[in-house]
Amino acid sequence: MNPAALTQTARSITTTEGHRPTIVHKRSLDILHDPWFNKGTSFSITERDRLDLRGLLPPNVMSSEQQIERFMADLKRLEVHARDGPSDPNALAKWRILNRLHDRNETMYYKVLIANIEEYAPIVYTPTVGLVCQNYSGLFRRPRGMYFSAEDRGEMMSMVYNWPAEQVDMIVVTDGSRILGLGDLGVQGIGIAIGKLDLYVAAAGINPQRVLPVMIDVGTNNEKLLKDPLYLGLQEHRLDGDEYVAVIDEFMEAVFTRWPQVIVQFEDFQSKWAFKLLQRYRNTYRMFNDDVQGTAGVAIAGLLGAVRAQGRPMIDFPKQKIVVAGAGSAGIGVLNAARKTMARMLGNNESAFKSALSQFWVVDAKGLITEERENIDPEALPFARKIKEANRQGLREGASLAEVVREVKPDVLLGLSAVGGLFSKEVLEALKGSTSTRPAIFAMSNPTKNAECTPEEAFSIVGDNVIFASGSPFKDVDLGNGHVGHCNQGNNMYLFPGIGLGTLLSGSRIISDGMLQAAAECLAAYMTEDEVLQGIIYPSTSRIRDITKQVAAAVVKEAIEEDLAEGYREMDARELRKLNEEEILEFVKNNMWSPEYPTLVYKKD
Ligand SMILES: NC(=O)c1ccc[n+]([C@@H]2O[C@H](COP(=O)([O-])OP(=O)(O)OC[C@H]3O[C@@H](n4cnc5c(N)ncnc54)[C@H](O)[C@@H]3O)[C@@H](O)[C@H]2O)c1
Ligand SMILES: O=C(O)C[C@H](O)C(=O)O
Ligand SMILES: [Mg+2]
Repeated sequence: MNPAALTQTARSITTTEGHRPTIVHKRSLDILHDPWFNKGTSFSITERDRLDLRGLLPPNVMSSEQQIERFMADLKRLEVHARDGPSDPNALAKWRILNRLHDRNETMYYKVLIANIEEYAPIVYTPTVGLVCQNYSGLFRRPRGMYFSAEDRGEMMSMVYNWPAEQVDMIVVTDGSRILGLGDLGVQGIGIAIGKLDLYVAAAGINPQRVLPVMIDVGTNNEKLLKDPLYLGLQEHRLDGDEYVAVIDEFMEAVFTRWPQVIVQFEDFQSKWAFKLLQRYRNTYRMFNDDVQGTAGVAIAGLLGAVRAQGRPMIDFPKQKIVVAGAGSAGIGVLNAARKTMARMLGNNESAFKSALSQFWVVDAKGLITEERENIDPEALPFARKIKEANRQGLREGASLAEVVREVKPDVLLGLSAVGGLFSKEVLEALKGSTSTRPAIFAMSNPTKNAECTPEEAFSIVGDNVIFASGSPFKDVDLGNGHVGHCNQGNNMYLFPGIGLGTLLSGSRIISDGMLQAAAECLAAYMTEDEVLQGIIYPSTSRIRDITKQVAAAVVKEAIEEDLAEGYREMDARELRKLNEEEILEFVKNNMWSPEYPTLVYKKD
């Protein structure tokens, strides 16, 4: 590298949006009502003069620490007053308080969230966000994000300019058709897009001025909502077929026309459309489907962790027998990724890819999927068991989950079924026959009440030695004698923020399989040998900002290696290629937004 290039690199990788004043074009109440710039009681006296704020605020100027203290006292009061510990109404009340803060002061909101992510991720994200979506009509105060509806056909290209931000880095879009395991929540699904973007800001340091939650309201098939006088969305049945695709096409064209650099994350689309839309757009647009691809990566990292937890090398993964309950967007995403990972370990050829199939048994609402299944979903077809093979194992088309577990004696039982309690006593008893020294249970469905089993059930029925992971957080279990049953949170939150940030900073035009694989491998490698042997296969959420940084760096590195990286701002493709691993990490770190108040200066438009 020549010296000039070195200086350029150094300058680029240390660029932050930090300490220069921010020019604002408004004053007075307008600024207090603007969450991007509002500092509430933290406006200094000179700023109050400059911005015509005198008299509009109590006279005492507070430091941001004092503000947070006051806010936290309010938030904690709820807990002190609650008789029975955290309960649903309590969680909703916390969400309300946090949401009000989000509305009036974004900087402070994200400061609170980042500093207390372990405590408040379960409020702004799963499980409470599910409750929020279910109750959205009642909770709605101020709008957040954009709504495109079936009524807006032909208008989206101009509507997109109604959004005030010149630059948008990250969009999370849903059509509300399968929100967590709660089904079709129609327009109320906007809550999930908002929750995911909260993590983009808190974990990945995406600038909150450049995120956009989007709801595409094409109607709902939820009969209760169709009749509810308070429902905020279109009270028509969902569009389907070509009409539906035309709406999504128009939306994609509109947002990529206005913001060609944006990344679009598809979230909680029913399986029927999740795969089709992913195939339709993934080679043209910078997009991915979190439920299919993000979940797959997180599951792979956990599955590899479970192999290591048995004291075996990762390369033994292709020997694992895996029973998957649920063959929707998430289940199939995991199966495809696990199959590919096994095939790679077995020699990465056609026969390895074929033989890997023998490690999976897939059970859906109709039981074990075999080649005898009528009208089989094409996505599930490769995983249908040969009937002769199934019979030889004492199984048949439609065999129950308990039967399958009893006969197969799997190493891993993984649930993405959205059916709470599916891993019943009978199923867990059957898993006691597992040939593994340390069976793993992934109860990945969300929110909490949809988890296939609780950790208490897993540890008490199958044994103290099991590996347990769930999609929504549970508390560790006291196993007595000073032993702890560790509850891992196996949630795509560990990957999607890093996939988005890495894609943004690499400037890649698409999100390749290799970039997703690199993200998963990075997460898998994050856990130490000691941790996995203790049954800790995913990190705690308190480390999410660090993990996300590492995942993003792995994604950038892979994009460079695949020659997809086109650069970001002053870090062009050539400069990017010159960075070593450490410098990539530094580049990522320096481009992560942190919630600090900038000094504001008024300038007329
Ligand atoms: N932990 C995570 O990161 C994560 C990520 C994505 C999705 N999820 C959760 O996974 C769940 C499923 O999501 P999806 O998009 O795949 O949904 P989906 O509706 O597309 O699929 C559900 C699948 O479960 C099957 N199923 C239903 N009842 C069953 C039963 N009794 N036994 C076995 N299988 C049964 C269905 O036939 C279907 O194949 C949701 O609860 C979602 O919240 C979790
Ligand atoms: O939203 C989550 O918590 C994970 C996942 O995307 C889901 O749909 O359940
Ligand atoms: Mg989801």
